Amino acid sequence: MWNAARFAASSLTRSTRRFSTAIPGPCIVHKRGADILHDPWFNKDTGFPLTERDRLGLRGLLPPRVISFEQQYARFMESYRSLEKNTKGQPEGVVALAKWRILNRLHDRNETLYYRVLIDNIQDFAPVIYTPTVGLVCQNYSGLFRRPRGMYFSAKDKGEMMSMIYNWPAHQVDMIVLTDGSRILGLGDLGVQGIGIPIGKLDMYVAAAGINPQRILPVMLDVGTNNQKLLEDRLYLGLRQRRLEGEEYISIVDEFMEAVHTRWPKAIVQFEDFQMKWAFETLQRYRKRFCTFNDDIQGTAGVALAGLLGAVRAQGRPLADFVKQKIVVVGAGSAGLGVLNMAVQAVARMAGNGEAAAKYHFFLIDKDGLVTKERKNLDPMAAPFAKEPGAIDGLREGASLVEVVKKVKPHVLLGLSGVGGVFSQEVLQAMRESDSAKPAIFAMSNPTMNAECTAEDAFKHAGENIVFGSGSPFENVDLGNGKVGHVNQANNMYLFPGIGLGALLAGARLISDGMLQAASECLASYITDEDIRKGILYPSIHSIRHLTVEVGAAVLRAAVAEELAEGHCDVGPKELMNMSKEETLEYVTRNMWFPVYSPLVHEK
Ligand SMILES: NC(=O)c1ccc[n+]([C@@H]2O[C@H](COP(=O)([O-])OP(=O)(O)OC[C@H]3O[C@@H](n4cnc5c(N)ncnc54)[C@H](O)[C@@H]3O)[C@@H](O)[C@H]2O)c1
Ligand SMILES: O=C(O)C[C@H](O)C(=O)O
Ligand SMILES: [Mg+2]
Repeated sequence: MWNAARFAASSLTRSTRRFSTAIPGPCIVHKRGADILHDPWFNKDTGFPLTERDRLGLRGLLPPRVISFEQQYARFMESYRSLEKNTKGQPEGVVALAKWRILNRLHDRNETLYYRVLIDNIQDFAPVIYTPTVGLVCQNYSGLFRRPRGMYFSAKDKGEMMSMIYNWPAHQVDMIVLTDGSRILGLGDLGVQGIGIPIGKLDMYVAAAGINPQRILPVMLDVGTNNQKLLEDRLYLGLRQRRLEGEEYISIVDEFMEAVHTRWPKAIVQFEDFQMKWAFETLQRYRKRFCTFNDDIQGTAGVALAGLLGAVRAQGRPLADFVKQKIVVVGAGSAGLGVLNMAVQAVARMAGNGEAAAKYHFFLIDKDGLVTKERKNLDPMAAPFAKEPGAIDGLREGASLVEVVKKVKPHVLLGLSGVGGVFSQEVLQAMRESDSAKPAIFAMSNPTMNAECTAEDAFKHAGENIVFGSGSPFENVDLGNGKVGHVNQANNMYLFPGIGLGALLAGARLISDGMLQAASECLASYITDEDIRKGILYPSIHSIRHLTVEVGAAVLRAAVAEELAEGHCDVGPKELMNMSKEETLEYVTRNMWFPVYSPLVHEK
């Protein structure tokens, strides 16, 4: 449960250590002189003290005055704020890309300063380095490309991956985010340009989970693209061929997984933005052999379930009433089905043998309308949620969303369709007749233009008593008379960093359903009743680092309970097992990286 006193203590620690004078531990560097200035892991720009300049052969390579970390920080923020001022009134996309560029330049030059400004200004910067701007960056990647980041494994590298993996300069990698670019947010197949997503996700790992940026690895598996526009674009940087399929495809992913596992057996691999068929297939294939999870299926499910439980509390009902909630899920893809599967597990836990009941209350809609048993070529993953046609309020195969909402009067309408605006005025107005006194509307598709509806339209058409969540950020809505319609960001960023962190510090063999459930429950219980009453279902992004400690500890303890924890560095499984809850939280916090300039020590 959320502990306000601990939060106060941890934010105090954070502010006192903001520019603390305590001397951090040394950092070994194997280079000297200009090579250090050109390495963003070690570079301090004008911040190198004179003694260090002498030791590392930097004297004369920098202007003489030493500028402190605080001054560098202030100078960057000043430039950022003046860019904001100077671009006021320009088109949204232009401003967003200008902001991304200034942050990206700092990322390329000085990672310590970059991650410090990111952590301290996460509310302002997350929408720039992550969703929604990251979508625009991926769409324009070939034009924006200046320097490579991460690794690229292509279909042409078949047979070479085992040696290629050793080209990565870091000795140790803890966290890998991998995509094949086939379903980037709601933007479709962006081929190699999808690399922006692993980069953005790993930035959140550093900012929220304190994963050391020298131990992260964004990876693009380029197996071609079916995006005709990209195939014809002469500046496109990926393989100009159609996507590999079947055996050819899976053998590339197998080879990559083997290579990673050989070099870094304890690295965690997060699958991100794979098209549905491969998302499910790879999850089944690897989840028992490697420490891996699929964020779109499993991370999203945990965040959505926490929101669904919050929606029950917001109605003033006991949590056990979750089993009676009528939920319409729009989108039968990896995310929508992931949510339904986890919701069914939750109902089964709450109501004993509640699985059948849950399926009765859950309605699944895809691009062809309501999914029923009459559906031709019914996807086996969707089959458990297909309705008997006509059995419920006479609803037929392919019934439209508005028809379903009017007849079912759901407590919750949840969109993971990738289609902007499918929650039309008529659909939202139909939610006014919901059987819930406080209906919940989740427009979870990304980026902003793909959201099923805007926050403003949701409150305008569905009424002021709704609770609202969206995958991409929206401003709170002014409802007049001093009332505010609260907007929750229902995004998997609230869970994946803690899932990765907990699994890493446990040294987990694999990531089990129990660990994912612990993560979701931790997020759900983080919010106080007082906040829930105001329609707040998720914490503010300001507290994401604090939340992630809690989620990480919950995941770690679940791994220990299931005997999946093999230990991390010099902390063995027995020690993990003997840690109290408080000690686990302390252990997690202690192992989180925080950006400060460490004294650099040269070693040949
Ligand atoms: N907020 C989050 O944390 C989060 C997490 C994961 C995915 N998402 C978003 O969810 C969306 C879908 O992701 P996915 O991986 O499930 O994609 P997917 O391609 O696997 O599935 C999309 C589904 O939407 C259905 N669909 C398409 N048009 C529709 C329409 N007009 N009406 C109803 N259904 C329609 C398709 O039939 C398909 O079942 C994306 O926009 C993604 O950005 C958000
Ligand atoms: O990337 C995000 O913002 C969430 C999610 O993983 C998505 O694919 O939309
Ligand atoms: Mg994703």
